[in-house]
Amino acid sequence: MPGKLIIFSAPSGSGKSTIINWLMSHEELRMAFSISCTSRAPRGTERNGVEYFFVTPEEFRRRIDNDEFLEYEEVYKDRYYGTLKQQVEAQLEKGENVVFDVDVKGGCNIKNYYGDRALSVFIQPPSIEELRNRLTGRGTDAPEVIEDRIARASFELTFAPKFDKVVINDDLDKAKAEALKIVKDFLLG
Ligand SMILES: Nc1nc2c(ncn2[C@@H]2O[C@H](COP(=O)(O)OP(=O)(O)O)[C@@H](O)[C@H]2O)c(=O)[nH]1
Ligand SMILES: Nc1ncnc2c1ncn2[C@@H]1O[C@H](COP(=O)(O)OP(=O)(O)O)[C@@H](O)[C@H]1O
Repeated sequence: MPGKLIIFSAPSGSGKSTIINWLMSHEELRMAFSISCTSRAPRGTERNGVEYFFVTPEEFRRRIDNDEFLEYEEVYKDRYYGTLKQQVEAQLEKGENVVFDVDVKGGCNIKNYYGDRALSVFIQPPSIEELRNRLTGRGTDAPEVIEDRIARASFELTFAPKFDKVVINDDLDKAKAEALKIVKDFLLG
């Protein structure tokens, strides 16, 4: 049976990657991560083909012209992110449930495209101030990059009502448990 799609979106620093990585450790749910393509530079321990396919902006634009993306966004200025059609279709055909970490617009586009086969989940931070604390605490981004992300957060928060489910990530353990229940209900019925 072909797999389903689980989409996570949230302002940067909300704890989306932390929650996704934990959910994916539940092997019985047969979840596979949708590896996006991006023109941003790798950070920390990130490796090409694991967190993202890292390409130059020129290569990214060539792929746009080649119609390789299911969706893509210039999330921050000159930093493109996109979902590769071929990648997702191959995973779904294998019967894997594909998990997406995408921005709010990409999340809505994928949900609209796949309809009931997809579940969209918005991870909401307790406040903008807490986002700043988390991004600073994560220690992976320069101060100006953090400011770009904070500047976009208020816009992203307005998208929460468009999602199937909203999980508030204040207490991490509670948020993980809530996300797991939502995903299990969707996948196992
Ligand atoms: N539309 C879209 N957004 C993406 C894609 N991949 C990643 N993003 C989003 O781009 C934003 C920045 O991601 P990233 O640079 O990894 O930063 P992080 O969210 O702080 O870990 C996040 O909102 C991601 O969810 C994609 O394929 N399509
Ligand atoms: N509920 C929480 N309380 C405190 N810190 C958190 C919580 N959830 C995540 N974090 C921390 O916040 C930082 C940002 O989380 P991350 O998962 O990288 O966010 P995102 O993928 O949404 O950008 C990380 O250092 C993470 O350990």
